[in-house]
Amino acid sequence: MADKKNLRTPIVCVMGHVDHGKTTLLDKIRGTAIVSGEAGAITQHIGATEVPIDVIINKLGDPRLRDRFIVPGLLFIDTPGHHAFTTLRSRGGALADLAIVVVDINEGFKPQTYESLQILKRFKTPFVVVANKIDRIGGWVSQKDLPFAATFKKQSEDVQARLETKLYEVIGELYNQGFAAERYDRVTNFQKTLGVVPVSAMTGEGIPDVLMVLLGLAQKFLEANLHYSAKGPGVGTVLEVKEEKGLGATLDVILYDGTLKKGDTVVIGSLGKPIQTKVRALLKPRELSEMRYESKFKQVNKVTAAAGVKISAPGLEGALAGSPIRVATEETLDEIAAQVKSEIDEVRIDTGSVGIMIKADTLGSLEALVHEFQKDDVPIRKAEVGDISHRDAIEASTVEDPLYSVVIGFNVKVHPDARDFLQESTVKVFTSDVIYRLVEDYQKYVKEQQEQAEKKIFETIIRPGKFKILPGCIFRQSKPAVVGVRVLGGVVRTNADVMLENGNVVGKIKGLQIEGENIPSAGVGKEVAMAIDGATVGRQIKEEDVLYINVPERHAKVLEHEIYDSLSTDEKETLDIFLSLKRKDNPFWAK
Ligand SMILES: Nc1nc2c(ncn2[C@@H]2O[C@H](COP(=O)(O)OP(=O)(O)OP(=O)(O)O)[C@@H](O)[C@H]2O)c(=O)[nH]1
Repeated sequence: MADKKNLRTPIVCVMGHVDHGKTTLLDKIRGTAIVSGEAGAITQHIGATEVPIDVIINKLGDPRLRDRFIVPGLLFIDTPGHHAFTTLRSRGGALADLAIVVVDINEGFKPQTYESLQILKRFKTPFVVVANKIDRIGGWVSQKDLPFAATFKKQSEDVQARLETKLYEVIGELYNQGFAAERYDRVTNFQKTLGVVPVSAMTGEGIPDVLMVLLGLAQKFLEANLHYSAKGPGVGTVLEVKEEKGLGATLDVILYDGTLKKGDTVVIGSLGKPIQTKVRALLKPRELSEMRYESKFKQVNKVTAAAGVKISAPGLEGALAGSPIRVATEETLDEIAAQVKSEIDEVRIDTGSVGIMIKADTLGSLEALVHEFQKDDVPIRKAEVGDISHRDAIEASTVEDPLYSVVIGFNVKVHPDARDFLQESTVKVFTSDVIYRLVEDYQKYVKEQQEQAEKKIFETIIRPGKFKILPGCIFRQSKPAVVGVRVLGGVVRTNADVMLENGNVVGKIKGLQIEGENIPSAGVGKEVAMAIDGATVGRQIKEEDVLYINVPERHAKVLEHEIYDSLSTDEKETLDIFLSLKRKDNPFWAK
């Protein structure tokens, strides 16, 4: 038998899209353990449930498997979702050793399915995909709690084929996401190929298979990570900061290394200086049989990794979900406090320079967001845990560039005074509880902003125009010459230079009037009075002359190459003639 000494229970997180069956799956796994296990076999932790190896082996129904697996069991985090996964972080990585991604086989991939996969890929966490709700496949005859192969065999050929088709849609989607995947019993190398287990979390079909694949993954990938020192000082992650009646602020903690004892001095990450305090009580849930007690918790003197435990201690109010908690001694206290602080600082960003602001509810989600935005080369001015405050709003409003005058909020509230301020300001706020939706929304916003900026450029572009000096309409000879014109094509506008057909630039349009009113521009067909600075009637210009707006070369390039399609027909014609006039002498003009 393999060496089991000091191997801790792997921590498993269940992820997937809303309503695809995460909670049902967890309940089933826990229920399975309770039903099949002897009394007390399953251990309830705070925030997690431990399913011991013997219970799993029983379920698999083959005692010979006992020797194949060396982990002591599996510790399932009770809160499903990638949120718990990202909260449960250890320095620079994920705390969960393994994950289950649940996908409804009938609905296929949804936003949070993609998000779960992205997160797992990033953390390189081994996982299994559960293709759930197979009992909903048309014609399926449920076989309660049977392993997949056994229930599959009992289905008609049609139903089997239907399952395969749906399964291959899931496998195809996984492939699109960069994962080679296969039905788990067809996988020969789990290091290269992802296993997909068809399951009904409702009827329990395929559940034993999920447990077996998890054990297999733990064995293959994690042995090195799972060694711990039972005697060493406890190290864990804060899963949640919770007010409890009579106890004040408490911490739900997942301990992943060492031992934590009542009376231990612990250091916990917070927004300011790390909290240093003494554990007043370690609490575990009461067994069902002990429910007559008033409190739902019972005290224990120590816990050893991996475990979920509630800590009661003074001064926990400012603790951060997702931050580390470490046991310290008098000698190590300063060093450990510095370690914890640097771990928090690694995730937080406060550059003070130009960039967006990110606020998230936990350190883990903040880290994930920062990663996603940095991947897109988006500069970040500030990233920290907490709600969007009035101060944040003011700070963001001082950023001039609209691309960065932005606050991204993940699972956080906007304070009422911040909301009032933001409504009046031009700061753009994005909030969501899906990380990649925030990234997408921001990308969309950037694109819109860029398009608007381009549009502004187009608005300032001098457009082509052609006009004729009307006979009998010379109102003034010079300084400036004032003549009546008809616009033959495009637009004429003030401040544009005008050119004769021979290419000579003769002056600048100083003003345009129609019935005595000043106007900035006039379009095709209009007859207007035009003041031309620099030209004298009878010298450079005369009645019946046809002139063109002298479009600068840079603008002509944009017109011809970038916005030609958006020009009107007469503008196109005018531009074409204008370009041919210019290119008579210089064939490469504006090319
Ligand atoms: N028929 C069938 N229904 C299922 C199965 N698994 C879950 N459901 C149902 O699907 C619905 C959603 O299941 P949940 O377990 O609450 O899903 P979830 O992913 O935990 O959802 P959130 O907690 O909201 O994210 C419930 O009505 C379940 O009863 C299954 O295998 N078969």
